Amino acid sequence: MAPKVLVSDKLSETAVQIFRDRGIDVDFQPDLGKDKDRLAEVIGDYDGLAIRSATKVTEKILENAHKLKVIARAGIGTDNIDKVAASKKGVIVMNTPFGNMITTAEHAIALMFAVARQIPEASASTHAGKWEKSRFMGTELTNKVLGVIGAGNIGGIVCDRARGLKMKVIAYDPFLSEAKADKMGVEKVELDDLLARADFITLHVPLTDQTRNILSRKNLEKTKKGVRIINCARGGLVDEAAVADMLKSGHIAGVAFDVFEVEPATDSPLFGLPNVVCTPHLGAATTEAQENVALQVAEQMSDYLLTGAVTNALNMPSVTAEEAKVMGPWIKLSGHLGSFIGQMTDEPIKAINILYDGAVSQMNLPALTSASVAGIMKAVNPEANMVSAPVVAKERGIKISTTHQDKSGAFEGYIKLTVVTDKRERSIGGTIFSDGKPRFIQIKGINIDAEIGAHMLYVTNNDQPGIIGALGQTMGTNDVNIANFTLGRSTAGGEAIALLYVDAPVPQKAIDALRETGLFLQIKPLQFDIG
Ligand SMILES: NC(=O)c1ccc[n+]([C@@H]2O[C@H](COP(=O)([O-])OP(=O)(O)OC[C@H]3O[C@@H](n4cnc5c(N)ncnc54)[C@H](O)[C@@H]3O)[C@@H](O)[C@H]2O)c1
Ligand SMILES: O=C(O)[C@H](O)COP(=O)(O)O
Repeated sequence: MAPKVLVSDKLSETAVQIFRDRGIDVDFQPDLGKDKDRLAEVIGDYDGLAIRSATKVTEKILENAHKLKVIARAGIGTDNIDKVAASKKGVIVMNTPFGNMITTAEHAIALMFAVARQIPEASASTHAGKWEKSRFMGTELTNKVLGVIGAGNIGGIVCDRARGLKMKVIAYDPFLSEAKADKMGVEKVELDDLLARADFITLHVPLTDQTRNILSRKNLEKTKKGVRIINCARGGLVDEAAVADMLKSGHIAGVAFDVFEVEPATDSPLFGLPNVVCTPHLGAATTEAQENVALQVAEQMSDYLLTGAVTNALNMPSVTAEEAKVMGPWIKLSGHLGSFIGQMTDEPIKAINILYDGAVSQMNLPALTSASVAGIMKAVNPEANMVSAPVVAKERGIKISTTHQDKSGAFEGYIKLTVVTDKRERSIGGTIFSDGKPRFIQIKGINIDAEIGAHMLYVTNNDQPGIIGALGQTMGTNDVNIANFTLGRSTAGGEAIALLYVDAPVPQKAIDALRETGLFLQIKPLQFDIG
């Protein structure tokens, strides 16, 4: 059946056409996102949800999203999506980080000009038939200091355009390197320095716990008298009430805001004050940007739902369609290795280490690691997947580390997964044979060659004669049909293991009968999702 996608915000119909062309069943309901109760009622029917900023994807909505695999934001900011809840539920969250960046940077520059020359008020006054030439005295941008808070994609373009306007650009961004700042021709500064020196301040950070209220009353008081502030990023970054007070006192000369603490903003302490330029979250509102984000969102979602390719996900490593094809068997193997360990381990896991050797070490390792962790976590939560498992593992304080080397010798590549608990360390290795099928090749350091089946039985015993016969006979008398039987023993002597690939789940009576022989140290029936 074709995957089903809901578009619950005003997206260009280009997206709808792309979904249809790609064979996706699409419901275009651009006003549904505003009705959270209705959205919660219908979300259970969909594999994908395409949104802009009007749809709020809350934990409550996600509770009903039983089939949902992907939420894609046609735009940049994802603060309207509960990403932790989505990740825990295994839902990928994507955005389109480049589609509207130029348009938004241009809007910030437009707002900077507007507030420097009071263009909206001058225009309204002229429309009203007044000719107030002396009322609207402006300020020049050339040689003024522009303080950019957040020099990422949009902030970077703003820096570039402002340098073209002959402004002196200083930037505060803890993640901006000196080398990058030099390349951009901007001076990297601390926030207090920016506040003290800037004639204009423009914000280009996401809204997070760290950036919320970054322009607090206290920080606004550190700004230069006559400062002008532009916010094209997110409401909540600036204390609007403090700005209103400081506009009235004359400390702030003007502000230009595209975004507000509460949206839609129908009321604000800033409304009606002189030299306050407001636009209704229009940063991304150009034909070009809306075409870009609609096209990207539809392609990204279709790719994921149809091929497993992951692009621009915020909660999962990217996987291209080509990688998804080449890595498919290795992703399956990673899941099986994890599943083996998960089923064998009933005490809390402290650490997971994954060794990638040979050809596989050149692949997209974060994706493979997520698949192994998902395999482990499925033992406790069958809903765990590559998105949710790393989040849950982190929450449980499990340390995940990976190493890679290129000396696999007999195999083209192999993966060894080791898990550490308080009691023991457990490891399993696997590879992909030339037939494209995953195999277990090492358990506890003992070499084996086990085909992986949906139903298996793992036993260990002291290495002594008569065990294989007893195992085969017990299975036979309990109607267990063995498809494949693999043995291995420690070269140092002592322990031996057997992995049986059987036609159906091993019945309890067979396990009880094996126990009664007293020959086996460990007896563990296993299930694998061989899909
Ligand atoms: N008004 C609009 O319509 C509109 C359109 C697009 C984007 N946006 C907003 O603009 C924001 C920025 O978009 P972008 O594409 O440039 O994002 P980006 O991720 O490319 O850049 C954000 C920058 O902020 C920096 N940063 C993060 N935390 C910081 C902190 N505590 N202090 C200082 N810098 C910090 C990051 O290092 C990064 O360089 C988005 O998150 C979105 O909220 C608004
Ligand atoms: O983060 C973004 O991309 C912008 O805020 C645009 O939001 P919009 O798609 O709702 O216009």
